[in-house]
Amino acid sequence: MSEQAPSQLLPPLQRLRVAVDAPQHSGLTGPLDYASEQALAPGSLVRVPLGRRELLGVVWPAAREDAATGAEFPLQDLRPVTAALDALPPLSAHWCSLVEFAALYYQRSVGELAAAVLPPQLRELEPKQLQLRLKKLDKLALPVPAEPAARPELSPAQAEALAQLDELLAQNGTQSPQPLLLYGVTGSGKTEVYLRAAEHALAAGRQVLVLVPEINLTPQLEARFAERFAGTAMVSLHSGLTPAQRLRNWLAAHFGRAQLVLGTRLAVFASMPKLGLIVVDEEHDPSYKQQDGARYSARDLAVYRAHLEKLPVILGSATPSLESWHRAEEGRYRRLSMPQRIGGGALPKVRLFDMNSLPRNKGVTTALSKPLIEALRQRLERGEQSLMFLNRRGYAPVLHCLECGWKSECPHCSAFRVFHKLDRTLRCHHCGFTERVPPACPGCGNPDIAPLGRGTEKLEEQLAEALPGARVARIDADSTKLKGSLEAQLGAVHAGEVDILVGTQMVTKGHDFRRITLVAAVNPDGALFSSDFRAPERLFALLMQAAGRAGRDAEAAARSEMWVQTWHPQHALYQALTTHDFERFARSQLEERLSAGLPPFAHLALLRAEARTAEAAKAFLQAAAAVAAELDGAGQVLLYAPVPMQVARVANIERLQMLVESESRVALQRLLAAWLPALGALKREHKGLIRWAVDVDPLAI
Ligand SMILES: Nc1ncnc2c1ncn2[C@@H]1O[C@H](COP(=O)(O)OP(=O)(O)OP(=O)(O)O)[C@@H](O)[C@H]1O
Ligand SMILES: [Zn+2]
Repeated sequence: MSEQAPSQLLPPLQRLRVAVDAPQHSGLTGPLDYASEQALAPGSLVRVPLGRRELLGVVWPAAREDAATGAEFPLQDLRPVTAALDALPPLSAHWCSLVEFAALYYQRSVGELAAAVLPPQLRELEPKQLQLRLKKLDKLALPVPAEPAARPELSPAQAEALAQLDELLAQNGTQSPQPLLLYGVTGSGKTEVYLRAAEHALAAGRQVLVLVPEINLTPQLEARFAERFAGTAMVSLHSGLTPAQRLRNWLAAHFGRAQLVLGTRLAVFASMPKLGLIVVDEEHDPSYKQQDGARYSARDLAVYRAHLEKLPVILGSATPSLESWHRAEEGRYRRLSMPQRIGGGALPKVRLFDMNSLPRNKGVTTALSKPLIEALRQRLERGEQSLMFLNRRGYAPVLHCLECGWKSECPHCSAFRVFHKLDRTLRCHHCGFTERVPPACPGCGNPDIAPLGRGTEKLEEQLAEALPGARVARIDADSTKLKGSLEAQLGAVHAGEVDILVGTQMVTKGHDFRRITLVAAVNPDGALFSSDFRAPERLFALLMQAAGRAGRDAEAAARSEMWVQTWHPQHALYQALTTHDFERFARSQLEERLSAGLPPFAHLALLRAEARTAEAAKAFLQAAAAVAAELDGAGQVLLYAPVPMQVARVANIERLQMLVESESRVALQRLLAAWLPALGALKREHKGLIRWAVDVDPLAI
């Protein structure tokens, strides 16, 4: 609704609400009012002045009636919109609703979130520059219609999953369908279901959004989509693109020219006017959670978006998150099971190797047990591949002095610096601080300083020693720094140029290796005793995924094995692993969560504080707790005492956190909404505090 402008000869002014990225501490959270001579539809992109700057903003739909409205400035006092980017069609009402929901839920301002999820270049472009970009987009060649790619005949389970999906696709837009949880063991052909589902949605003239945890880790998946949809306009959206590529791809989706968008978590906010289907691959993967700024869960937002736009969403995994599993148990999600591998091959036989049975020499056990070496040798002789999984890069996690006990601590963090033998450095994996390895112990001058423990570099070296002639390769964050090197290294594995692959969790995710018949987890015990209640869930998923890389070729499945070297072979987690029994594991974890009052039976948020001293951070959190206690009159929310984070100090900053818990999501949300605005003011009283942040539904505790 527009008010009448004072009688002038100019066109009447209109009042516009514009979502703009106002800094949080200014206390401005909702959209701001501006004046415009031009009537602009909600969702239109504009440039507006804020203070001395000019920013990108989105014309926001009218406020809901219940939203608090502050005193309104008279129209003639409002600052005018500087420019409208009217070459772009407005963002949809659905898009605005999604952003508004996410902002409310994750406790950010609408303008901040909108700015954060739009392509960065859009923020900088003048309308003229934008028009040039759009012209280029016009010239973008449409893919040549290709011969339909060869498709395999579906397995009965795949056909059943697809039939259920078709039923939902047929109702597109009429009612919100139940989310589908595609629970299929590794190698059951989930990707083929995504491909067919996408085909069907595209055939109905709709756009398809496929979310993946980390595009760069699974070039194979992108290749499979590209191959199948050779005649379809497909774009990717992820943070590895250049700003220009990201804008171009985003625009292609926004104009409906890209029919298929394959992207990482940020793509959940892609503007897709004809969206008809969302796929979330490996829905349990922690990388769907954004870890800074607006800490949203793309998986959860995908479910919300599908609900909002009344379209089907498929959440796929061999090891669903316990949240999703629980919802399926409750009947809120529809579960589709694919319990068999394609071709009927068995899952690898899991062997727990008891490390206690190894002879100890001087308290140091050999890293690789003899039977494991033997199993590796067998694979070598048969020309099969093995994968050694160790989630720790570098040569050794610590360097120490046998004389005085000196250890390679990071001077800036509460962590050890990792010894990297290849370039003889000590590197902190938290702050990046790197130094040459000292020639002698900095503590006592003893020249004998020795590595303690083992990382992937050392494992690679030990394997080469134990199995001369074997072609050993290593894939981890260090070996894949150069662009294209991961693809090249994976290519070598697929081509059979590698006998033994050593790697971190990078190699366990989603790869369709055809020749691996042995996977070994060398030292996974660490996570068993973590203080984070999600550690067992993550470890189990990781080991199941790792096991899933073996025996993917039905012919070799019977002789494929997963070895776990452990000091705790009786642990319930490993026992469930030996039978590939995700359901049993999930049941026991959910029982524990229920009795401990943890998610999904309770709702959590974390308030984090960072300061030069632990005292300053703690004082802030305690003061914040006092405010919260006052706000939460009904006592529905539980506040825990502030505790240091797992790595308490990083780059000389002390980090503490305080857990906030409630059985009621609504009560927690209500408290956060009232509490956080007060924290801005509180921060000003706590001079030592560097920053604070809230994480709703935190993943790592
Ligand atoms: N119906 C089918 N007929 C023949 N081969 C198939 C069929 N469906 C899938 N495949 C093949 O089976 C292999 C495993 O499928 P896919 O990679 O989709 O499994 P997945 O369930 O996604 O596994 P993971 O969870 O381990 O990623 C692939 O090589 C794929 O090409
Ligand atoms: Zn450090």
